[in-house]
Amino acid sequence: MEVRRLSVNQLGSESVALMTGRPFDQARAEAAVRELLIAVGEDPDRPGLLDTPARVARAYREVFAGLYTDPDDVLDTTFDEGHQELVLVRDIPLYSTCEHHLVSFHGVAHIGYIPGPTGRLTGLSKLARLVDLYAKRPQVQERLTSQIADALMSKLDPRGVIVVVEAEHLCMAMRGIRKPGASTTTSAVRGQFQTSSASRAEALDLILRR
Ligand SMILES: Nc1nc2c(ncn2[C@@H]2O[C@H](COP(=O)(O)OP(=O)(O)OP(=O)(O)O)[C@@H](O)[C@H]2O)c(=O)[nH]1
Ligand SMILES: [Zn+2]
Repeated sequence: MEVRRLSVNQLGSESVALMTGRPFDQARAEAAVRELLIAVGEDPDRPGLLDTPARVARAYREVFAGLYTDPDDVLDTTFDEGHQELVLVRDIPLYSTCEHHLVSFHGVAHIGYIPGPTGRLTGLSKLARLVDLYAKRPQVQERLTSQIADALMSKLDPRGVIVVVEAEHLCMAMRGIRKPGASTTTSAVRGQFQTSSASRAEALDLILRR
């Protein structure tokens, strides 16, 4: 079995955001949170809130860590196993952030792919890492779903990819329309899952089986 490992990506202090080339700015984030507390009518100097700007800034860094991670680095481990049939990982938990309200949406992702002619596989954990990478960005659920599918298509060159995301949006539950429990399902199908209704039905049956 051939294992290719090109590089290991860790979010380090030198990391810069892929889209802007800027590192995380802790001081700026702290100042912004302090301003927000003032704007909503709070006193940021009361004891309970004194450490909050620093804490929230650190939490934002963690929640948006995917802005600093290259998907190519996540999918750098591949195996030429010759496996030609469906590989499916179900119920990968995800926490993401709705880019409209900056509150959480959370749920599960299911990822299936049919390897290409060489049977190139990636590690199962890499599928979950890929979900994390794209989830830890300001997102909309549809884009999150497509980005996972497109990254797998371009890196593994498989016959097909199917990604299904089921999530609850807190922006719909705790505010606005206030419909807790409403669940949103999005899918992205590529390659054989797009062209063959039998392949798609088989995968969806396995994905949605409870
Ligand atoms: N398609 C899609 N819509 C989303 C997602 N996350 C949040 N939204 C929606 O984004 C929309 C933003 O609508 P706006 O009218 O600009 O914002 P708003 O006044 O806060 O809207 P309400 O949430 O309806 O109160 C809302 O309908 C949200 O439900 C997502 O992942 N995908
Ligand atoms: Zn929202």
